[in-house]
Formats: sequence, structure tokens, C-alpha cells
Amino acid sequence: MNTNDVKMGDEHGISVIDFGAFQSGDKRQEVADAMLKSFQDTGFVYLVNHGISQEKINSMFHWSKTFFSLPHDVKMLAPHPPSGKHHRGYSAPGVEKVTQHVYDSTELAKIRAKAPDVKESFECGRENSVVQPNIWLPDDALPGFRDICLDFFWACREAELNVLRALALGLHLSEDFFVEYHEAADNQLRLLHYPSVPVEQIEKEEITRIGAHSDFGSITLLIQDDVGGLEIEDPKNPGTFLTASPISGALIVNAGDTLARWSNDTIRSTIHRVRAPPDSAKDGMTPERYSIPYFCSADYSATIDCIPGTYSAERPKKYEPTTAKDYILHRLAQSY
Ligand SMILES: O=C(O)CCC(=O)C(=O)O
Ligand SMILES: [Fe+2]
Repeated sequence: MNTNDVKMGDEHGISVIDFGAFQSGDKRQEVADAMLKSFQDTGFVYLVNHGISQEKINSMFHWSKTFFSLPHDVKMLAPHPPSGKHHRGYSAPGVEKVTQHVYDSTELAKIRAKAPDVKESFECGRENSVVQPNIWLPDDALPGFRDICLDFFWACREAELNVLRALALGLHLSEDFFVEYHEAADNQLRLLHYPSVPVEQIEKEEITRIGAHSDFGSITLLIQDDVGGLEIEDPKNPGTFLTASPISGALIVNAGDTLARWSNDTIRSTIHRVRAPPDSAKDGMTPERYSIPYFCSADYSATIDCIPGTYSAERPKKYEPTTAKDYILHRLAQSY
């Protein structure tokens, strides 16, 4: 299959793909193949013509900036609960610490004290979730915010379903294979603000912006502003990082740990982090940055066992089946 027709370029091996050819029905298999290959090689892909309108994206960034510019006390009217397992509401800078497989609370506190994540975030999801009920500001604190977040949540949901269809085609499964595991929309929309911080403190590892981690769910759709700073671990040189620069109009999609496990590690869930963008500092300070990840999760009730075609006598299953809920809540609990 010739994937060159749909590949527009690449950024350190992460393919930039015209996803419009999938949406229009033209070259569906080519898009699916190119996307899967980038997931297998790097765990990441850039999608142009992904279907989320630029107008909605601009508006969500505008509301995100408005939200984060509210006084601390107002933002704290929608506080994130102390446990990471209920992942909704507002987290002030330094509260959440993203780590990679640290589950002991004393150990986590030590890591946080040594190098806190200097970012603030707001998390929300679909309205009627019993496991993850939303935590909103009182209506009069920022009228319209809740509606815009929910509207954006459902716009991302459309893109998610199309990416899941392409993924299934890439793996030569029926097109709805993954969609059927993602019926509940147990997803999380996250608004992120990275304040301006001294570059030196990042370099000396006194602070992080978001520490090196992999995502937990099946896929993440990531919209970043034009500032930069996202880095992914080089699959060919573990421990070194490559920049994943913003590409105008492109959505980044990365595979999470659930998908890596589900695919018997044929798809990578690549470690990534946010640092200072190259050559951007003014007076020794990084520019501030906003991003909007949308974490897609298999239905909490779904059992995740290796996908047909990803295991064989030569490549036995590496993982026991698990439910998405057990796996994701276990990972979420480690961040607070
Ligand atoms: O802000 C970004 O670009 C990345 C955010 C991220 O990796 C996360 O929230 O898991
Ligand atoms: Fe992430």
C-alpha cells in the first residue's frame, strides 16, 4: 500500500498525515496504514484536516485563557479532589505531579517537593458520569464556560471515533472494532496552562512543566498553541528527547498505555514531557504556554485483552486481560 499520497511530511519520524482523505472516504486504507505505521514507529502522529474546526479550537483556547486568568480563589471554587482517582476540576500549579509508575505516596511527595510540575489544569468529561462526576465553577463565576467545555468535549469525540476507525482499518480489523469498546465516552478534556518560568530552573531540574510520562488511556488528541516545548523520547535512543513542534492546523495523536498493552506492545506508548521551547527565552524566562489534551479511554467496563493479530505462537501475549477501569484508576491514583 502506498502511504506517500497521504503523508505530508514528518517531524523527527512522526508522520504528518492528511486525515481529510479518511474523512472523505478517499484513500481510507492509505491513511489507516500511514497512521498505524507512525504509531508503531513513534507512538505519535500529526493529523491535518482532522475535523475539529479551527474556530472551535480558537474559542476553546480563548476560554481557557479566561479561566486561568481568574483569581486563584475563584478557580478554587471548582477544586480537584485530593485523590487522583476523581480527576475533575481545577489543580493549581504544583498540585498534580505527573510521574512514570510511582505509586508510593511518600515517594511521590519527595519527587514533587524536589521538582514540582509548574502547570495548572482544569479537567472535565461528559456530564452524567458516575465514576467521574464533573466539578464546575458556580455558574455566575464564569458564565458560558461549562457549555463551551462540553461543546468542545463532543467535538473532540467525533474526531476520536474517526481516529479509532482508522486504527482498526490499519490493524485489518472491522472498522468499528475500537468504537465498540469506546461507547460510553469515558474521556477527559483537559485545559492546561504552563506559566512563564525561569529556563535555568528547568535546566537544573528544580522544576518541571510536565514531567516525563506516558498517557494511560487508548489515545490522546493533543492541541497545542504555537509556543512549543513538547518533547518525546527518541524510540531509537531511550533517555534522549526529540522536539514535537507545533504544526499549524495539525492535531497530535498519541497512543496511551492501554492501547500499547492492548496491541501486545506492537504500538508504542511513548514517554513525553514539556520543557522550554528551543531558543524562545526572553530575559531567561520561558514564554507561557497553553495546550488542550483530550484523553480517550475504553469504556470502564470493557475487558482489554490482546487484539487479534497482535499475538501468535512466536509472539505470545505479554499481558493478562484487565478492565479499562482498573487499569486507568490505578494509574490516575499516582499523580496526586
Ligand atoms: O501540554 C502538552 O503538550 C502535553 C500534555 C500532556 O502530555 C498530558 O497532559 O498528558
Ligand atoms: Fe501526556
